[in-house]
Amino acid sequence: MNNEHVLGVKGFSEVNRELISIKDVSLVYKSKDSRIPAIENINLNLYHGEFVCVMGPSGCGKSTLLNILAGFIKPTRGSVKLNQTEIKGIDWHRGVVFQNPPLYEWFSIRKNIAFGPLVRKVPKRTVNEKVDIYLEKVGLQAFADKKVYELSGGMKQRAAIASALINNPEILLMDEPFGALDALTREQMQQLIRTIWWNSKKTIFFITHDVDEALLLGTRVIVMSKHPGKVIADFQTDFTKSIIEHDTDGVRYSEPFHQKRKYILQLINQKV
Ligand SMILES: Nc1ncnc2c1ncn2[C@@H]1O[C@H](COP(=O)(O)OP(=O)(O)OP(=O)(O)O)[C@@H](O)[C@H]1O
Repeated sequence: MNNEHVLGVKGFSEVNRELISIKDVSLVYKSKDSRIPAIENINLNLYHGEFVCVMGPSGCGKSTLLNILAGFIKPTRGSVKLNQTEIKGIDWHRGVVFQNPPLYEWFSIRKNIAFGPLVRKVPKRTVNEKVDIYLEKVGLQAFADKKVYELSGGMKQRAAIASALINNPEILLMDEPFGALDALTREQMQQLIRTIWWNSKKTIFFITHDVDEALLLGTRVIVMSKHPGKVIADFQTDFTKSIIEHDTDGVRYSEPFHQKRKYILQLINQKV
């Protein structure tokens, strides 16, 4: 594995504080007549405040790894811990955002965002205050009372991000969240998630098929091999911080960006 550095995010007060530890994790999907090894021997530590982008060829096991972190499925072998405690199932410590947000179409955005905390019996007044805060964070104040079916794809994704963040999760797990959006909306959503990440210092685990997206957002990029997925590269990158600091994404036209882009594509296409 090409492992340039796995040291957490510089410039954060919580540098190198481990959040998630993935140790010797493999998963085999088993049925009566088949056995599909999806991921093999994954070892990773994820640190507080990192924006981790995960790439790899289709079917290499990216979603499988995310589903294990979410607690939707259990690994066949190995252990996954959050703050040193084994992940045993779904809970509010991990917020998940999918490509197709699982929102209640006939509820208003406000009701959708409030749903999780209300189920957890957070007092109604606190929930209402929080919903307003998160509506503002994702730029949906003016649409709070619209029904989900009245929204565009980008707006739905904004609502899904707010629904995940309102539970104050330790980590946001995002599975190709912007994959179905048009190019312009996608760019706006990238800006939004970068700003949210920067302001909240949340840890984000983000699957994407788009090399530019990985480099423009991530502080760390992990590349997986073709099925069964193993980690074949893991490196830090600071283009996203440069974009925040200079308030322009001009860095995407730089030589270092071009080089990293080429390198990742070669890895995914198995030419390195
Ligand atoms: N529930 C399941 N039962 C059986 N096999 C599965 C199941 N889910 C995924 N697989 C298989 O496991 C492998 C990894 O799938 P996974 O969806 O994790 O890959 P991925 O990298 O996220 O793919 P993509 O980039 O196309 O979304 C694939 O071969 C897939 O067919």
